[in-house]
Amino acid sequence: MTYRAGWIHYTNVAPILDALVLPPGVTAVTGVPTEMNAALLGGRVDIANISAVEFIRHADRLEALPDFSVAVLGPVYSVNLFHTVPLERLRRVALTRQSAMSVALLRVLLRERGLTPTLEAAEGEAETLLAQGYDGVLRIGDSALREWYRLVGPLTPETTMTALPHVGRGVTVTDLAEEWFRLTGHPFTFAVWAYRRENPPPPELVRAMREARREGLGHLAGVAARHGQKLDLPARVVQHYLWNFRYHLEAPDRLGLSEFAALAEPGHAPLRFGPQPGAGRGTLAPSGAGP
Ligand SMILES: C=C(O[C@@H]1C=C(C(=O)O)C=C[C@H]1O)C(=O)O
Repeated sequence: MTYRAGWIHYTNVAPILDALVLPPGVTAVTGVPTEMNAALLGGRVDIANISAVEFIRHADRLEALPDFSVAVLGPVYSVNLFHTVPLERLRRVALTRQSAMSVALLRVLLRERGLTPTLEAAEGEAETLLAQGYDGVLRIGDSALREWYRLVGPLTPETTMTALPHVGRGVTVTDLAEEWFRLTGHPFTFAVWAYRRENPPPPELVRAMREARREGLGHLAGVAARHGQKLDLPARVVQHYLWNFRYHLEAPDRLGLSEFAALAEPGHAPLRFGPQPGAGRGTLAPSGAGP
């Protein structure tokens, strides 16, 4: 029987997916986070890298691979609230329909500050929506990275991504993962690789994913150069963007995930993860996810 994968193929997953060779019997489709969340929950795919909040909301029936994540400690650069007034004065915020995770994170961050702007779904470029009367716009993924860089770039040969300002052309860019770090001191886990508990992925697929991730992270400059061309961004911007991610769902990433789960979905079912690679074969480093 065919095992169906659904991949959110934003640039941030390129170090895992670009080199992936699907084993026989596995097929894959791609889409934006909200599409893949729905595809997994609706039974149209069997495994997907989904918004972590959907994994939390459906923890009673989903399980996640123990060593795969899209997480970050500090700024992420691609989950951005673009705004023209200070956060305290936000009245009307446009949300993206592509993402469940960033919307849930924004709700938590606003609540922690006691802020209650109106939140509405609206698509389009941040600067266009800001010109149309929104005072905040939440965007994610490749387009959010490009819009941020367009506002605050370019890099000079002497500067690094971390030295770029957060304000350009009258627009402030608040990086939600950085805000999360300020609030908790923990990483933020955006995505996990989840499947319905009774239908785990074939071991050959998980092995191929680990192999592909080793390959991608081992040749990050090449991945960054390719995607820089696609995104029309300098390769070193994309390289910094990519090496900043945490792809192994390590203990700090799980801590951030549990903390978020407690804040965003109190009363959720316990989060479940599949067995660690190599579990049961020896006694060394039981919590290590391997390279
Ligand atoms: C950080 C990002 O990660 C993605 C964000 C997701 C979401 O917001 O639901 C889902 C998958 C992640 O790969 C991003 O694309 O900007």
